[in-house]
Amino acid sequence: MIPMALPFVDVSPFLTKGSPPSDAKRASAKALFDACHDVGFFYLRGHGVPKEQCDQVLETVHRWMLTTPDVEKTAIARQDAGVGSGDGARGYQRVGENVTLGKSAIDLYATHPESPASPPYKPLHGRNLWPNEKFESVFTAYIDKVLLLGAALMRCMATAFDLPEDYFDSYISPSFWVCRAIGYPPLTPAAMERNPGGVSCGAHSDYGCWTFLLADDTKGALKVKSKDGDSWIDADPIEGAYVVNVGDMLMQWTNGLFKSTVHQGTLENHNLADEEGETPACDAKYHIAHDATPDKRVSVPVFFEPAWDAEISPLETCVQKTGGEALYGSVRYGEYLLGKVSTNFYAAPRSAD
Ligand SMILES: O=C(O)CCC(=O)C(=O)O
Ligand SMILES: [Fe+2]
Repeated sequence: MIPMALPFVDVSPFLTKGSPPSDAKRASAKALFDACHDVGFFYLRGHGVPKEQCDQVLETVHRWMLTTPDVEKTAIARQDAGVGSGDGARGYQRVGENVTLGKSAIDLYATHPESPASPPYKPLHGRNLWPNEKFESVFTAYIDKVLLLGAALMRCMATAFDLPEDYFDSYISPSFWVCRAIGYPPLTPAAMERNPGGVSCGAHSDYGCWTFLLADDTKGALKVKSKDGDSWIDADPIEGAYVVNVGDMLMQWTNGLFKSTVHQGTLENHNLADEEGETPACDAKYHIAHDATPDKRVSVPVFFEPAWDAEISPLETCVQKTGGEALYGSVRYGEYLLGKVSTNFYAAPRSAD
């Protein structure tokens, strides 16, 4: 079968809040609907985030992953909620520590509206564990830009459903975003042996709304399952575009009209055809590192999500378009996220070595 390519969506007509309706907006909204309905993944163009800023983010992660001594990494390690500054989610995880096995990452989250000024913290109620001030300022400025972009995409989505452009404002203000600074080490035969479970859990869907993926220019690292389930589509990076995908929460919100699509990291000599079948029960963020280059690959997904307190139930217009029956109940986003995060980690951190 000829491999398909991901579609494109140009969000530029929606970047300026309050701008009047236009043919360009309608065209973008239609492209978004088709991409989310048919594939669940697309290249997002016209996003307005400067290339220099994206490069700086990737370079910051790359340098930190490669050059930081272990002791400094351990100083910002994720800890269970109530232990030290831990909230069970934020912080650095080494290769092998969480169910993702094949990567190391710093996990960052929006500040919970009821986060206390100091520990102990309840799950997800803590403060981000930043490696240093420079890292914090680079990431904070970048995430702020992606949040504006996420809001623009929600306006585009509202238009796609003939809703007022500001329809989603109260649901996403403020977004309880997640950001992950990922370093994929080369997958050596020794690493394969250490993490045999990794291969079978490679495929996953994201649990939230929109994922904005920024990645370095490594090719062949991310594959997206096609709608018929028979083939995998390359999601290689394209300069000037984000790879964006629909998560499970957005699929619920649209009563299944938008598809949350399975994707995975690829592995040399790993036959993707063997992966056919059920999506693994764990929908944690799992990736297998590729060993195409001796260097690490870095990627930085920002997960744009509803507000912690937002009540999400299938949109009435989507219910009407899908046979009149709501396929999902109502969930409070924060509760939903707590359930997801609690399954993302082993009870106690495991050593990678
Ligand atoms: O690093 C990548 O290419 C994809 C990241 C991803 O799928 C995730 O973190 O959910
Ligand atoms: Fe993902």
